[in-house]
Amino acid sequence: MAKPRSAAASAALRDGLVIASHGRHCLVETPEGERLICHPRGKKSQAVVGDHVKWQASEDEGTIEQVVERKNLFYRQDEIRTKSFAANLDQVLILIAAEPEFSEHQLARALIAAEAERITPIIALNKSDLVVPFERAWARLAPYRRMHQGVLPLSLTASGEVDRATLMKLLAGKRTLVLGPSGAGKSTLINLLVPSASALTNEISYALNSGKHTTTSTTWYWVDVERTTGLIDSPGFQEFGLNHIEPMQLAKLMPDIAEHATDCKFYNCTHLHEPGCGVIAQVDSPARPGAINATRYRIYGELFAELSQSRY
Ligand SMILES: Nc1nc2c(ncn2[C@@H]2O[C@H](COP(=O)(O)OP(=O)(O)OP(=O)(O)O)[C@@H](O)[C@H]2O)c(=O)[nH]1
Ligand SMILES: [Zn+2]
Repeated sequence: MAKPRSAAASAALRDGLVIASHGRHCLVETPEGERLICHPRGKKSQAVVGDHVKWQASEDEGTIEQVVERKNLFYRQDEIRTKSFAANLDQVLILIAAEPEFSEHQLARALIAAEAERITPIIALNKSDLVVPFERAWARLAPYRRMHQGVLPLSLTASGEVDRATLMKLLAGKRTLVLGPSGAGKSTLINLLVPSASALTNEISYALNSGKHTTTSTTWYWVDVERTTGLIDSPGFQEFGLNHIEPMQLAKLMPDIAEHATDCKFYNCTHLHEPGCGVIAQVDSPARPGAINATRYRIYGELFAELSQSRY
């Protein structure tokens, strides 16, 4: 006999993990590893990949009743909209390559966004087999090699097995979002770590789009059968809007600038023109060597101007 609806409703709140989303609906995985499509109950239960949710069965699909409080939410924001990448992350792996040439601006922006949400960034430079362009890129990354955990050199197609072992050590037991510009080798990396990835992506996009094959924006993969290591593939490294960040917050979010931002005469120093500024004193130039790379300082100034402008 069917249970009365209200009793069934209160009894049936179950745990789930959002592993893909499309529009307003998402694919939720149960602790047992089953997957089903869920729809949000209302605006408040709108979930993103990586969210833990409480859901309830309804026919063959489900309804998300609640999004469990997030540890963090990695997102970008421009004048027009906010776009969430994923929630509850441990790390962001930013994959760039010797070729095509990467944009240092985009890299700096992604690092700032990660820092703002207290997510550990890992920078990897792929295609070390392309010797000359790799050397050039490696040199450009000098200030980044001194920050965070440094820069990890990779050659995903030439030394895949070695790289897989190195990456596995960094990723094991963690939830890592992979970001990178087009052509850097993001698909190569995902396929190396999750051999079934493309089949899975097809399956997921098919399920979420009621039979139509379209690209799903963000997708979660388990690297291991025990489901302890999560890898999240997301597009959108280009156009990394930081409108959610206050200009006065910026220095704190750039470790090489932050290190000297406490040595300023004025407590509200913008580090752009003030006398007695500890940051300006450290900017490297041919005339006067310093600890802060000149390009990094220029990026700081440009971002400060951009974020100040979008506010007024
Ligand atoms: N030489 C060299 N080529 C590589 C390496 N890793 C990937 N590639 C090549 O770089 C190209 C781009 O790799 P993908 O994995 O498709 O890059 P992606 O970042 O997913 O690019 P999109 O699909 O455009 O987003 C492919 O032709 C790969 O074979 C590497 O270590 N060395
Ligand atoms: Zn200052």
